[in-house]
Amino acid sequence: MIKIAIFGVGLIGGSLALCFKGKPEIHVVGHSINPKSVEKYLKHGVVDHATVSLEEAATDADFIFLCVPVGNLEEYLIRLSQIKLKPGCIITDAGSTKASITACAEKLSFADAYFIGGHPMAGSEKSGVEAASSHLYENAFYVLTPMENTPQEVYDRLAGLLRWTRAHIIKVDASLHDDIVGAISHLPHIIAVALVNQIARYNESNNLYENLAAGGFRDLTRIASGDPILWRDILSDNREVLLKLLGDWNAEISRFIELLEHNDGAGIESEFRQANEFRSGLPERRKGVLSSIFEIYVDEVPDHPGIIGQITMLLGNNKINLSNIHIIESREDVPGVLRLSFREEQHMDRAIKLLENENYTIHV
Ligand SMILES: NC(=O)C1=CN([C@@H]2O[C@H](COP(=O)(O)OP(=O)(O)OC[C@H]3O[C@@H](n4cnc5c(N)ncnc54)[C@H](O)[C@@H]3O)[C@@H](O)[C@H]2O)C=CC1
Ligand SMILES: O=C(O)C(=O)Cc1ccc(O)cc1
Repeated sequence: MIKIAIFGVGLIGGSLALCFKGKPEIHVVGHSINPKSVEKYLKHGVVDHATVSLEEAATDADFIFLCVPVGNLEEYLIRLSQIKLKPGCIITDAGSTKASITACAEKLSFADAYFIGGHPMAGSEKSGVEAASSHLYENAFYVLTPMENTPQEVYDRLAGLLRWTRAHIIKVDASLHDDIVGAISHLPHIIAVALVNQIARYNESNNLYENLAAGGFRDLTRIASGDPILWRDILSDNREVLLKLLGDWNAEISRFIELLEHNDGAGIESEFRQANEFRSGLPERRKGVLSSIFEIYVDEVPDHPGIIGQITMLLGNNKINLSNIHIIESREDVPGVLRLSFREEQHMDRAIKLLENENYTIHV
């Protein structure tokens, strides 16, 4: 039997647990310091066993996944270095930054155990075990940051186990990881939050901002709803990289200020052309670090009780996962528009076919 211990069974740890649970010869144990969380892990059926005891979870484990906020990773690693682990045990983490935790592990001594940093590059703005899914990592990148002295056999053993996630495992240097992920994930989160807060301030004097900021603005800023503690830890851990990136961001924004000051139409056009060209070259069907949302609009939904139930049941019966549902306008006298959101493009495609068969008019 392979014992996998997961510390912090939230969105990320819970999704890993669901990938492993029920697979041949695998036993999944969840750990939290909070007895209520332990009960919740069991209630949601994501683990085979759960415990508040770190020692009980870690002892005899073949793999230990640390899936707590970045600011708590180091204390767990230190505690694990102080107890007797199973020889050959592999400790890994799921933190969104990799340089500091790898440096910390390099300094500690683990007897016969090993540490390999990890970052599954898929997730969402949601948190908690309630949001966990066994499909979260499918077709996403899963970065591993082994150290120079990590034996190949140890790396292969972890990569082998992670095949259950159906992610693409790639090896990246820890500080290169932080530079790149800082640019493609952490910086966009800062920009989204700053943008939302800027508009919220305007809204204080006129709530028409809020009322008109539907659709595009909402989608562009989805990631501003990420968990504040989680993001406090990520940004503060990667602050050196982010200060450099924000300097570059200031330069980008200053260029736009100049273009507008000089009313430089050709310059603005050129900025849009360049962005368009790079963006069209991005891989389309792979999951990226920022999760995609696929949305359709169902027109002329009559306002009679049960219609939403009928639509969600039709999709549910066909194993189509909805990530969100929103009624845009529904008054007794006017048919409404329903916005359905999906995390998987193929789920959206299948939903369109099914709803069109039922004579609904769909806009993508
Ligand atoms: N949210 C996302 O989309 C992604 C997050 N990550 C990383 O994964 C890790 C976990 O994030 P999520 O699962 O999203 O968060 P979450 O909030 O869903 O889960 C965190 C888990 O850690 C536990 N926890 C919280 N504070 C703790 C503390 N002080 N001591 C011990 N346990 C504590 C919580 O009870 C919960 O089980 C973080 O390090 C994050 O940077 C990595 C990829 C994607
Ligand atoms: O909501 C989204 O799209 C995200 O950005 C999720 C996310 C959060 C943290 C990560 O380290 C990786 C992915």
